[in-house]
Amino acid sequence: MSSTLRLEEKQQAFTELREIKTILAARNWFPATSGNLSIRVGDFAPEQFTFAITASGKDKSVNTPSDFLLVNEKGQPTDATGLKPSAETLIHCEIYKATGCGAIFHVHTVFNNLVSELFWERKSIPVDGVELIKAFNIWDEEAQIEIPILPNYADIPRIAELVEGAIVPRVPGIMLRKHGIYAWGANAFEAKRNLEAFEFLFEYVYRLEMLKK
Ligand SMILES: CSC[C@@H](O)[C@@H](O)C(=O)COP(=O)(O)O
Ligand SMILES: [Zn+2]
Repeated sequence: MSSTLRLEEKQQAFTELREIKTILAARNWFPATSGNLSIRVGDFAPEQFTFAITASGKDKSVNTPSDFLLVNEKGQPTDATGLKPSAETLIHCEIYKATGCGAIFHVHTVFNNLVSELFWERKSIPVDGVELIKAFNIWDEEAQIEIPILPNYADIPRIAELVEGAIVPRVPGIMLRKHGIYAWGANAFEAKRNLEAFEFLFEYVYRLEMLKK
């Protein structure tokens, strides 16, 4: 990749990340500095790729000149900006490697935390016949999906090594128990759409479970 192309792509990725961050922050999907966002930049091979990601520990409802940086497939910064990538960068690395997707968005919400605990013993969240499953490009009549839940270890590499084995065909997301959802897509538009679909489904599933009680 030429350096000019990379600069343009980097700026485009940072601009897109800023727009998504602003929209999701307005929904209060980044409470207390939580959450992280990334968009892949340039060519992709599972053993070599680059992505733009949010810097760690930032108030994601505020825009500053140092909100994003580029990292490689190992999660190491590619430029000497001094910025620290998200503490959860390795999870993004593993999702890119396993799926070849173009963008990954992670948020903590009350509903995603509630359903992750409600269905922890099952290790997945079942969703049955809800129209919004079509947002994932699953068009089956009365489609049934299971959204996988992984344990939330403090040691991020320990979570990262479980990612590939947990990914389910057609379901573009992984939940971490009592932590939050990672949603991805071929690009930022699809990752945002998938994230919104997950959050709708989590609230639906939670409320339905409560109605059954
Ligand atoms: C402050 S609680 C959230 C963090 O522990 C983490 O889960 C998170 O999502 C944000 O971490 P970050 O390093 O800013 O990307
Ligand atoms: Zn998190």
